[in-house]
Amino acid sequence: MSTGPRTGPDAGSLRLPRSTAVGPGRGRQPRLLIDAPAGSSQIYLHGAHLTSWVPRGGREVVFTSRQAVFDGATAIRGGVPLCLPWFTTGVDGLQRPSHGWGRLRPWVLRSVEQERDGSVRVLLGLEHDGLSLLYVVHVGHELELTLSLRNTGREPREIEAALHTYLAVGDVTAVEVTGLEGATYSDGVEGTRGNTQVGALRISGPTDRVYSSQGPVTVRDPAGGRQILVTGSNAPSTVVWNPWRSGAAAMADMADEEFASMLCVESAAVREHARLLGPGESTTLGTRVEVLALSD
Ligand SMILES: O=P(O)(O)OC[C@H]1O[C@@H](O)[C@H](O)[C@@H](O)[C@@H]1O
Repeated sequence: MSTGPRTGPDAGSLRLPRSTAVGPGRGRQPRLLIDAPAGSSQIYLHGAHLTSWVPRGGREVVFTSRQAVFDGATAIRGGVPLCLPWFTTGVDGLQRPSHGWGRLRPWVLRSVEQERDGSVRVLLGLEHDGLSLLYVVHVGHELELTLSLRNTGREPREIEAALHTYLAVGDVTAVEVTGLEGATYSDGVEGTRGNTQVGALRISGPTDRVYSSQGPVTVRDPAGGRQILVTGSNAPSTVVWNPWRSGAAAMADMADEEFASMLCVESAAVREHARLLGPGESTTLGTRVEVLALSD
């Protein structure tokens, strides 16, 4: 064990396992590096933003754009942005910035522990705008993310949240997404609501759907030679998003052709599944990501 550097405005010094280190990452932004027996990962304190996860013996599971901006102010394009306390422009359509402030603020690293099975458990925290947030990142052969939100204000709050996971895929046009069959969804591209998913979902153009389902969702990726399983926990919504070439071309922080190597599958509680939190009340939202062989 070694004593780590200061990791946030009020975190003081932390004891870090030898398999982890805090230091400057891209853009010299503070970053926790994990290289543990069960898996490796990178987490930026800006937004508590995980940008990489590689289960031991495997390949990168998380997409982060090579044009992502690491300036401590801009939301990082890729990884797992934490969208809260609203999603896109919120239930009323009036909220700014897009996806809330969770991904834009400096989080505090509270603890880092290596577990007996070689995985690492990271706890990050943030107090802001009448909310107390805790985020547990469990990095191992599987990736488990759990967000807890508590209303510390005096008024009830309506909260939306999403774990906006960008999955790395070999070829999104060949991907088959299953587990959402029969679920109702709103389609942000078509501008429709009350649709029902029939059969597997294939990505053949811009895709922006909010499903009433928490999965498990399987992304079968023949070009990547694997399947990725995403299972929500207390997550009544699943968002599936791909901007396609046209959408990526409109983003300064994503290369045009990168749309083909990513797919967002987001465990969420949004829109009609937003949560009303009374003063002092808490809620949680989680996701688990696993990699399976194509034949499983
Ligand atoms: O560009 P941003 O703010 O990171 O959002 C990306 C996308 O995130 C998705 O989750 C939303 O469903 C899309 O509507 C949105 O365009």
